[in-house]
Amino acid sequence: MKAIKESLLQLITETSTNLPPDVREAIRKAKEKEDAGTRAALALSTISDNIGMAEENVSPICQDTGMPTFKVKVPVGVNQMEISRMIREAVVEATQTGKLRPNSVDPLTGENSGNNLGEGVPVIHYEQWELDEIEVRLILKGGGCENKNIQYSLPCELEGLGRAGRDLDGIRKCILHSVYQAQGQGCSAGFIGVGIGGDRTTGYELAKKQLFRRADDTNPNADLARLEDYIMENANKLSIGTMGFGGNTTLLGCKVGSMHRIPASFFVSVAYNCWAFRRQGVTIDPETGTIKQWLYKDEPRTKEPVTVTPPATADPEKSGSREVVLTPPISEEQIRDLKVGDVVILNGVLHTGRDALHKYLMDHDSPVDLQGSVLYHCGPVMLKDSDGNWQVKAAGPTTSIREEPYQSEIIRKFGIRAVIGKGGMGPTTLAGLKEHGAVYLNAIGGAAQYYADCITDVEGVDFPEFGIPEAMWHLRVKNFAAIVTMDAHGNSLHKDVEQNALDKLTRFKEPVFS
Ligand SMILES: O=C(O)C[C@H](O)C(=O)O
Ligand code: SF4
Repeated sequence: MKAIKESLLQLITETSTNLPPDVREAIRKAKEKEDAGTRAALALSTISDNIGMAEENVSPICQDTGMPTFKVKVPVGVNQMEISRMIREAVVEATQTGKLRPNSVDPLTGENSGNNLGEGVPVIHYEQWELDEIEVRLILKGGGCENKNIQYSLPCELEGLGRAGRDLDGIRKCILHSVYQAQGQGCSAGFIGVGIGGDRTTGYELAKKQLFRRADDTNPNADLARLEDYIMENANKLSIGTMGFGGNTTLLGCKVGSMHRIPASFFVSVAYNCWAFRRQGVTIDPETGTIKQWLYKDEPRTKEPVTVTPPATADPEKSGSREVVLTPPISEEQIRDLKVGDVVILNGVLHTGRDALHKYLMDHDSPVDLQGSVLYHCGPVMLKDSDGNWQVKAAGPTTSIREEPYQSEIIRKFGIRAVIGKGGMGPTTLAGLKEHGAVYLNAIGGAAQYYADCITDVEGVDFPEFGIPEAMWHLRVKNFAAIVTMDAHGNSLHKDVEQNALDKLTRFKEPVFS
């Protein structure tokens, strides 16, 4: 078993940096369905470029490498404690080499362990089987999409859909609702795993287990196969689209499983996974520890050439966009000139800030002057090189809505002119943008290589004690493109897309599976 750690390290690296072929195929098909020049098409091009860059750079597809979750099957007699030790060592090494972001945080002290180890982290599940090989599957599911998981207890009342009863039609309504409530915040277009039955814990486990099915398989249960097909066809009619920009593809895959329940409980649990659907698996020889086979790889394929799409290719006719180049400090006049749909190209310094920083800034000063500045909701993957200089390994946006309780006040207090993030923000921020003269810019969630490539210098860092993702990084960028989705005139693309999706959701109120 000497080689097992090396095999596990390969598994982690491959999972974080190279999307499996079934996922790539689903994204390719989605791209085909969007009209060239629309915002959704532009987002999908950026996503495709990013997938190619991650593979080429052997760097994380998305900066959030999630909660590492291993599912291990072992022959009788194999030492599971030894495998767990090897997994933990491989996780630490993958963190040191920047394949994983340090993501393990003590919920009480807020301290980041720095090496992805912690109480209950990584997650490792074991099962025994009678084959003479070890199977290890790994999923790296990020926080933004994890936050969009949802569990329904039937019967219930659903916004737009009315009563969902304890039957297949009630289940249908819950699944449609789960896609609606996720909007673009889990980096749509997404994949969902659905667990019907069980209890609250096993229901979610079953939902997550569905994510290990290949995106192109067929459910062996005819009723569930029919349900999966129905959801794939109809959830896409909600027009939420890639990143919640509107568009033809909202869902890339739907896999449903069922298990027995107890008479009083009827749960439908939905695990939402972003387009950066990172799961991989291997079988390992228990004698040597070497990899025998990869589970989600097809025949060797030629790498797709990486041709980075210039942000300016959005067709102004179709997307209604202008392209505006801005260099901070930005004036109020420049901001008030921007409209939803404009593409902003930023040059100069951005400051990152997310949950810990927003909370801190509410009642402290900022270590740097933020007048006219751009705040980037981002928790990057950073590594120090041999000269002690910070290198950016991945740097896409994080879900902005978490900062809704703070954002407007922080914009006012510090004179921030633009906030970059993803998924949009709520009514308090929208009012704050109007009142204080600021905009919200949506970057493409998960496109961490694409944005890392725009960063020319790390100018410094404040609050390293918050941990790498939560620290305030000062990053110099060149040609950093993001779309205005909330402007200083009270307009919000997110509000419009959500309202439109709700109107469409109501069309699915009538029973289909009776
Ligand atoms: O933590 C992050 O970097 C991003 C997170 O996965 C998110 O989607 O908000
Ligand atoms: S930022 Fe988006 S792509 Fe990355 S883990 Fe979060 S939800 Fe997934």
